[in-house]
Parts: sequence; C-alpha cells; structure tokens
Amino acid sequence: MSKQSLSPEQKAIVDQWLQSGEPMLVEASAGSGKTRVLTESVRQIIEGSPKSRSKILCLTFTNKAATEMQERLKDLSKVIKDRVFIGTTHAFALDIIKSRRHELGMDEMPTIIDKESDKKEIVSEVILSNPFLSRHYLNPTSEKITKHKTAAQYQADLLNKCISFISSKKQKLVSLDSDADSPPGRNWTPGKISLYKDYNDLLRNQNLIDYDDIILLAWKILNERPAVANLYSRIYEYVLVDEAQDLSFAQYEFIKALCGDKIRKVMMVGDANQAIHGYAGASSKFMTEVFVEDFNLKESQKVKIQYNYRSSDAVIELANELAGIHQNTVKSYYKGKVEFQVFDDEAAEANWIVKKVNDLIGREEEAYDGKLTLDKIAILGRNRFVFSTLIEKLKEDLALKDKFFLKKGTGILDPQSTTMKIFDLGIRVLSNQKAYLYFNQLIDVLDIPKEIEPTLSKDIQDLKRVLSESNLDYLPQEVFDCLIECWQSIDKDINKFPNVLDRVLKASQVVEEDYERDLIFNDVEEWKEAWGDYVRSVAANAKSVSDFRRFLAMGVTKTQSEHGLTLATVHTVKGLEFHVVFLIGMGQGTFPDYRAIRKGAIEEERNNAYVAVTRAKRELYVSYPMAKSVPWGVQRQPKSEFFRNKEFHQPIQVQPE
Ligand SMILES: Nc1ncnc2c1ncn2[C@@H]1O[C@H](COP(=O)(O)OP(=O)(O)OP(=O)(O)O)[C@@H](O)[C@H]1O
Repeated sequence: MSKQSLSPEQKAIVDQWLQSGEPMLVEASAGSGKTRVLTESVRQIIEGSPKSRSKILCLTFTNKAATEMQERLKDLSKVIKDRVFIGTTHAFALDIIKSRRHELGMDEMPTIIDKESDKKEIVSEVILSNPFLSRHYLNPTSEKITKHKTAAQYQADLLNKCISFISSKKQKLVSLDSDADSPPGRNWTPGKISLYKDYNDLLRNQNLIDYDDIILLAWKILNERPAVANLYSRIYEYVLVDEAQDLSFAQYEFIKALCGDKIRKVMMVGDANQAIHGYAGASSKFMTEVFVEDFNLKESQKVKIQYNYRSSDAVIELANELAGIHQNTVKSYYKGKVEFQVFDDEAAEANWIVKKVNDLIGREEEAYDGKLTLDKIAILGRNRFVFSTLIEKLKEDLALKDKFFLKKGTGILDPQSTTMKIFDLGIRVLSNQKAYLYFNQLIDVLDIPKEIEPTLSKDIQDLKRVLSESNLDYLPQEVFDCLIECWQSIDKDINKFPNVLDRVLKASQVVEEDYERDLIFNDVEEWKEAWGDYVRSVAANAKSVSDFRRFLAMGVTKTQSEHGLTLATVHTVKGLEFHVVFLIGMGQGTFPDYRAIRKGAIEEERNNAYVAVTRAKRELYVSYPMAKSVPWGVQRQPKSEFFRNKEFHQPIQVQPE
C-alpha cells in the first residue's frame, strides 16, 4: 500500500505531533483512522529525514495488528527494515532480553513456555516438592473436598489458583530474586512466598521463562540498568503505540521505563470503547489517565478525531448509542442499513442468513464499492459455539458449501498427530537441554518404561535411543528412523527445515492409520507456513533451532485459506472491516456472555459488541434465536440487554431450497 491521504483533522494531528516533538494522546472511535494517523506519521518521519539514523518504535497489541501496520507501509519496506520496529510489545521486550540477557546473569537465551499445561506441570512439581504446600495439596480437609466436590477437583482448582497468583504478581512486576527481596503489598503468606520463589527457581534451572516474564525481565533490565535504558532512548527517537486501550500495567511501565525522561516524541492512539482484554490485566486508564499524568500532557496534547471514515450513518448511529457516545456525528456519505431479526431457533436463524447471503451476493452498488462478493461479508458471533448450526446449513447450501471459513486467531503451533508431537518435543529438547520438562513429555508420548528413564540423557545420540525404547506400536520403524535423521539434520543446519518437513511427509505414507496420516499432513502444512514467516522475520545469519522455537512461542497465524465468506468471533476481527456484517446469537446470556459477572465484565462485553458493530461499513443485520441448544437440552433466551430498546422482527420462516 502506498501513501494514504489524510483528512484535514488527521493531518493537523500528525503536524502538531511532529512539529511540537511532545507526547500526544489520540483518542477516537472505531473507523476514525487512528491506525492511518499512526502509519502516516511514520511515513512522514522517514520521508522528512531520509538520512537520519534515529529509529522509530511502533508497538501494538497483536501480531495481526502489527502485520496490518507493516502492510500499510509496505512501499517503504526497505527503509522500515533498518529504521522501524513494528511489532507487539512482547516481541520488542524479547528483543531486549536477547541482546541484554547477560545483565540478568543469563548465559543462554531461555525457552518460552508456550502451553498452559506445561505451566501446570511445573507448578505441580513446585507444590509437591515443598513440604508445606504439598501437605495442603495432598491432604485437603473434608470441608475443602465438600466445597470443591472431589479431592481431584480441589487439586485442579488449587493449581489454577497458584498459576493465577504467580501471573498476577508478575504482571505487577514483582520479582523476588534475592532473599533480601521482601514482597511488596500485603497478603504474602510464607506459602505464597515459597510458591513464587520456587516456581521462578525451577524455571531458571531449566532455562525457561513464561510469557509474563518477557515484559517483567525486559522492564527489569531497563529499570535496574540506567545505562542500558539510556542507550535505547538514544536509539529510538519516536515511540508510537497503537490500540493503547489494551495496555496492561506491566506493558505500560515497560514503555515508560524505555522512554525515561529522554523520549518525548510519544504518540498513544486508542479507543476506550474497544478495550476487550481486561481479563488479561489490560485497562484503558493507562492511556487515558496514567500516561497523561506521567508525561504531563496538556489539554492541547489530547486530541480526538470526530469523523468516521469506515461506516454508514445507520451503523455509526447504532455504535454511538451502544457506547454512549453523544458527539454530533458528522454525516457520512452513505445512509446504510441496520436491521434486527428474531427467530424461533438457531436453525431458523441460520436458514435466513444463508438465504440472505445468497440474495446479496453479486449485487452491484456504489456502497459496495462495486460488486458485493463473499469476502466483503462477515458473520460475527461472541463465541465459536454460535456458529455450529450455521456451519451445518452452509455446508448444505449448493452455492456456499465450500466458500466460507471460520477465522482462526493467532495461536501456538500445537501438533495434533503423534508423529509431529514427537518431532516437536525432540526439537524442544535439542533447543534447550536443561529443560527436563520436555524430555519427560517425550518419554511419556513414546510410552517408555519408567525404569529406563534415568539411564537416558538429552543429546541427539540419546534421542536415538529414546525412540528405540518406544512402546508405541502404531508408528512404524521407518517413521522413527526418519525423525532421527530429521533431528540430526536440523541440529547441524536449521536451513534444512523445509526439506525435513518433506521427509516427514514422505515417511508418513507408511503409517497405516488414515487418521494419523491426515493429521500429519495438516501439521506439516502449519509448520511450513510458520517456517516461511520465520524466515521472513529474521536475519539470514541469526537463525537457530532455539530462536525458531521462540518465534513459534510468540504465536503464529494458523494456516487456512481465507477466501470467501468470513465467520469469526469478535476477538479475531479487531481492526478489520466488511461491507456487510451479520451479528448473530445476540441473546442475553450469549452476548453478553452469562459468565460476565466480575467488576467491569459487562462493560467489556459491551465493548465487544461495539467492536462487532463497528466492523460494518454499510449494512448490519443483528439477530438471535429465542431457543438455543445447550448440552443439557434447549434453553430459551431473551434479546441481548445491549439492544433492549430495539424492536426485533420475526421474518417469514425460510426453508432451505
Ligand atoms: N482520511 C481518510 N480518507 C479516506 N478513508 C480513510 C481516511 N482515514 C481512514 N480511512 C479509512 O477508514 C477505515 C478505518 O481506518 P483505520 O483502520 O485507520 O481506523 P481505526 O480508527 O484504526 O479503526 P479501528 O479503531 O476500528 O481499528 C479504513 O478503511 C481506512 O482506509
């Protein structure tokens, strides 16, 4: 994408920021062009000082948002590579750890724990090895068992509680590294102190870190080593933060430590009504209050954009009503359409949508920017379950059956076939031989007798022996031989990775179970895609097995063909837009979710609904079924409280053709 025009109000913001050299907060609603303001600011900095060596830091919340920014600045990609970091706050923090880890006494770069189940394994090891904690864990009182229904449920709940406790403390940037460290705040019982310290010690001994550590450790480096912080603030002259409403305390403090009192050219861009990550500790107050106070922003440095460049009048009106925005909306060029429908059940809702989509496609209007094609239409819901019946109906429709997809978010690569699980664990062992967590998992997957375990070590030769001791009988020897060759090959030269994947695929032909063969095929496709992304993101001479594993842990976009009609949950469409949006399953209990009971949860649900509504450029169809199926039968539901005062119409029931 090349240079994008800015409206006078957007241009005034960019000019003010660049000319003043002072921090700025741009708060504006969905579709007002916030991201455009940010990317065009980057463009102007580069074009205004082509020879300068000062760098620009562009931080955002998700990999997808970072890719969107890179896409918008694609024409400058050569310069961007040298001068601009565009990525998530976690990715930037990890870069700091990579180059400055010795400040923390780390000789080797750690592996990132990317699965919740791995964390659980470590926490349960911590509990069991601590006499005080294990006593409570293994011998719950009868009241505790009654409260949690069974002893096993009590243990599972306790494990989750411990994990949340550790994570909440890390998100508050608490580190208890030395014995002298006394925990800040109250409620630190001796048990909690041991849990926190022992967990961190166990990670350190295995050269592991968790996601919370990424920000915590990078913040520690900047906070405890002023010389390093100074260095970064000399390198980066500009800091721009998109989706700033999603910052957490730790992320905000990390950015603040980076800026210190040197970097003043900071721009935070966000929309408090789109804050939907509160469950992960995010809050828009870091942008609207804390940033304003810490950086001494005057009123003139807090700006808004009034116009909405994305949506029609009808959509904007509903969005404003939903979010309680009372601004005088400037009329957009398109009147647009919003309709509300109610149906007897999910099947009736799905039949109607399938028919409506068929009626709409192919229409040619200015509002659709030409012909309305399937990729300009999205069907959105609060969770994946609302799509079950619709997917069945779409599969039965001749015109749409293979022209839709359920959008996946970013996630970690989690192989589903046993073969690729073994392959993955072998890579994990090779990339971090201190992490017995992965070695033990390999032993488990391969069903190796426990008595052999102590005789095994973790280098490539022993991985060979590990496979030879396997009791898995449904994988033929050829597959094991191939895995050994693959590990050896990657261990010598990581660039062989794509050839290795082809070899696994070839060897999988001898696997008898169709199911395993299909899973291997899908897994290999995902790994190939991830390898391609890795190669594009890393310098040619910086590739290594452990670096690749860290890249995977930071999240990859799962392979899928994204052509045709989009079905998606709200969290996966942030920042995206479609000419026509169907917002389905808008019943009370589904959207808002019935579990939204914690403080602020309903407001966050409302923000989710706001994000969904504002994805629509021209037309929006909101619907819900009066009866929905749940695992224990059929449940009746009223309309969502978010559209309480809207009249929902019951269209004539359509039968599939
Ligand atoms: N000055 C402009 N002229 C024409 N179109 C614009 C202008 N600014 C933004 N747009 C368009 O409006 C739409 C929304 O822009 P953008 O994604 O930057 O908004 P946003 O405020 O970041 O939205 P969201 O908060 O929903 O992520 C995009 O299609 C963009 O190309």
